[in-house]
This record gives sequence, structure tokens and C-alpha cells, in this order.
Amino acid sequence: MAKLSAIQLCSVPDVEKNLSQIDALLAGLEKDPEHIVLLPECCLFFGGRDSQQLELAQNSIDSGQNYLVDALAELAAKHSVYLVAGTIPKLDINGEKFLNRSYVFSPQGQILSHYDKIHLFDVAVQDSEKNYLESKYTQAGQSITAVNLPFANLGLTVCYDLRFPELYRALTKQGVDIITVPAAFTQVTGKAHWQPLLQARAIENQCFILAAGQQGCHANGRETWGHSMIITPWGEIKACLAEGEGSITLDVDVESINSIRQAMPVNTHNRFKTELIK
Ligand SMILES: O=C(O)CNC(=O)[C@H](CS)NC(=O)CCC(=O)C(=O)O
Repeated sequence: MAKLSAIQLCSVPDVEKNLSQIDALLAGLEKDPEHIVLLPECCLFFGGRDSQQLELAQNSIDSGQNYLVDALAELAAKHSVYLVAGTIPKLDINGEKFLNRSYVFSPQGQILSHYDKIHLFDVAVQDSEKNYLESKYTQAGQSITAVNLPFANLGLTVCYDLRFPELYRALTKQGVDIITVPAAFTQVTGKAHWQPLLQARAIENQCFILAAGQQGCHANGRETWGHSMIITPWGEIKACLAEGEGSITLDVDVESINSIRQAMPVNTHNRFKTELIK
């Protein structure tokens, strides 16, 4: 049995405060050698001005060391969990934009893998923000990431990616059992679409979905939807935290995927082929 947890946060534009909140919530989780814990998108800095994330990416590197990455690695090791650290900003090679990057750390604090959000949220929403333009400071990722853990294969996605089923299909073709969705969904779009999209991705790919959201009213007035969830390959929502900060946990039998896929082999029945456009 593997253990999955999602931590829901109302992150602030203050790295140290977010780190201590994450530390406190990790301390409250059950101990398990096969424990995967997911943090939301922008877990270490959220709710500031858009340009501040770029500044953070620029200022977080010192003689090759990235203190954001080091601090998260330390937390993974301290609490001895596989930590999927939602996203943090990672400066792109040209230094003008950042990648919205998810890191996977081992319980020993080693970086196992990372994924850069592919689909950027350049969208008009009927809320106080009105026009989101993520691509202004963010560089889109160019490749998909599946991570083989000793007891499960993980697929990584971020937030707005959730609306692009081809990404999830591509991960499924790589043999993933669990797909992570760190997010900062808006209140408006979250209320309308978050749950059905997550369930659809679980059902059509016959895999576990582990989704962790930002929730609440942030320092810049942005409101996020929360509703962190853990969903089975049959589409059942087994755990959900609607509002507030906290965590949800579910013990899962990764092998249970096999009987679902054998009985209904949608992946081999599929007559369509798609690939990532570069
Ligand atoms: O920019 C930041 O500070 C952090 N990043 C986010 O909040 C991102 C990009 S603006 N949010 C989403 O992708 C929301 C997606 C969404 O809400 C939907 O698909 O409906």
C-alpha cells in the first residue's frame, strides 16, 4: 500500500512563512516509507505582484545553490517523504523568464526529477483579476515527465495543464499510476470545472489523481478554489478538503489499477494518436 497526501495552502508572498507552514503540516502527517506528499502550485511564494516571482527566481540562486530547492529538499528529508513540491519559480537559461517548476524529492532529500508547466494560463476570467497573462514572466515547459518510484510511477502536471487531456494520455502511455496536479485554480473557474476535470482525467486514464490547491484570499486580492482531492482510477473522490489550510491522506493499492485496465482496456482500444507540439 502506498500513502498519498495533498497539502492545501493559502500561501503568502513570504518564503520563510510558507516554509514554516509546510513544515508544520508535514509534521502532522502519518509516517510511511511509501508516502507521496503533494504541495500546491507556487507553494513558496504566492499572492504578490507577478514580477516578484521572477525576482525570486533571480535572487534564489547563489554560487550555483538554489535556496528554495535546498529548503524543500531539507523538508523532504526531515519528514522522510517523497515530496512533490507543487511549483517554485526556476530561472530560465536566458534569465528573462522563469519556469513554473515541480520538483520531486526522495525521503533522503535527493532531487529525483522535475517538470516545467507546459500550458500557460493566458485567460480572461470573470473575477477581480479579469485577465491572467502567465506567459508574461513564465517560459513554457517543452517535455513531459514520468518518474519511476520503487512502488509507483508518477506523472507530473500543473494547474491549467488539467484542461489538456492529451498530456495525461501521453503520461499514461509512459506507464504512470498516479498523476499529480498542484494548482492555484481561480474561484470562478474552480467552482465550475475543477472537480469534473479531475474526475475525467482519473477515469479516462484509469489512474490515481492527487491534486493539491491553493485556497483562500491572497495578499494581492486573488481568490483561489482549494478543494484538494484524491481520486481513484474509477473516478471516486475518496478525500477532499474544500477550504482552509490542512491535509488529506489516502492509502492506495496501486495494483488495483490492473484489474480496472484489464476489464476496460481503453488505452489499447484508443484509435487516436497525439504528440506534443514543439
Ligand atoms: O501566477 C501565479 O502567481 C501562479 N500561477 C497561477 O496561479 C496559475 C497561472 S496564472 N494559475 C492557473 O494556471 C489557474 C488555472 C485555472 O484556474 C483554470 O484552468 O481555470
